[in-house]
Amino acid sequence: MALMKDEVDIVIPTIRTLDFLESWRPFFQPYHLIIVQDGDPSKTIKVPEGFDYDLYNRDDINRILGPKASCISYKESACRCFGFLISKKKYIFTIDDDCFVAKDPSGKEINAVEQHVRNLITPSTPFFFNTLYDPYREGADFVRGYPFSMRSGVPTAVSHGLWLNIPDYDAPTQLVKPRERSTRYVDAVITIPKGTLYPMCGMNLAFDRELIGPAMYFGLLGDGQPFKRYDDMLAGWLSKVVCDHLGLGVKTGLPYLWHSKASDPFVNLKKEFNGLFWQEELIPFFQSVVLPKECTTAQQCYLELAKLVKENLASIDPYFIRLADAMVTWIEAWDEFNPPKPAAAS
Ligand SMILES: O=c1ccn([C@@H]2O[C@H](COP(=O)(O)OP(=O)(O)O[C@H]3O[C@@H](CO)[C@H](O)[C@H]3O)[C@@H](O)[C@H]2O)c(=O)[nH]1
Ligand SMILES: [Mn+2]
Repeated sequence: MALMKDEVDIVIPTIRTLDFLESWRPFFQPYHLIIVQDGDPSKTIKVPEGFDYDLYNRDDINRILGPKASCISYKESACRCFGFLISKKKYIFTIDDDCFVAKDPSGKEINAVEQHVRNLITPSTPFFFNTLYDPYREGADFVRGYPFSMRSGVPTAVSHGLWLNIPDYDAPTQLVKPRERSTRYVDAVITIPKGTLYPMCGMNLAFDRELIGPAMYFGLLGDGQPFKRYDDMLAGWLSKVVCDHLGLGVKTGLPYLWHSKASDPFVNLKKEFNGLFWQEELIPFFQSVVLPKECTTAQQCYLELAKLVKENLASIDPYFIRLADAMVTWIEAWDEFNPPKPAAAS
């Protein structure tokens, strides 16, 4: 049974091959795929038979967005956010092309789409921590002392899944621990408390487009930019600030998938180099941001954040002025392709 099959698009950035889809066929076949082909658009990427998909390469992105295509990264997994923008569905699940179906401790294959949808359609508890983890899961509840006034929770905007086998380590950690593998299956889903940022990894991620889509921009990184492999981190910091301001929840934990390919740590070190230093200034900055109460939509919050980025981060590097402009272009593109729905007749 494919949960919410007409409400979910599965977005896959790829600069390699899509053979991994065979592993997901039982779970993905009922859903629509949006494949964003990065790199050389003249290269043909084969999609295995039997999947319902749209595939967009760089030529398509340029044709569809016109000048606004300047905000979509090139040669970076951030290109995936083009799929977020042109989707028409309520939910997005995005996954990397080197991620496969994992098994839970009982040996059962994990349907990551289903778990993400369950995470997204049940509330979050960012304002008061439930020590028995997600109270809305089968076999759990609010523990004694949990305020009754808070037990309805808040809408969940983001569901952040995890990975067995190759963990998402940064290059320095990968270099000193080349053989370390993620083997611990933790059967938990946890709401990330309000006021706390987190390192959002893009390889196993789902979100509610209608609640937080405009804030899930993966930035202008990659080719031609001094900032690389921090696309998902940037989107995580900014979207969490917006979620906290709008009273939306972010969950992390299940589902797991099996991450198979370790990217080259030396290549990663070069790509991540600036980010390793900049993150130590960016994180405290985003942690300190307080958005004005007049910002009541994800778009308004995001445009305010673009202003703050431009005003406060150029001292780190002039690149942040370009990033701030790209953030504005992203919102313009988002609004062009996702015009506000007319208010229901009263
Ligand atoms: O230039 C590129 C590079 C990669 N892709 C596609 O993006 C994903 C992730 O690539 P990869 O598996 O090589 O990256 P990892 O180091 O394993 O993953 C982490 O880094 C993030 C990339 O910034 C990623 O989201 C993290 O999980 C694959 O599908 C590549 O095909 C690309 O499109 N363009
Ligand atoms: Mn990978």
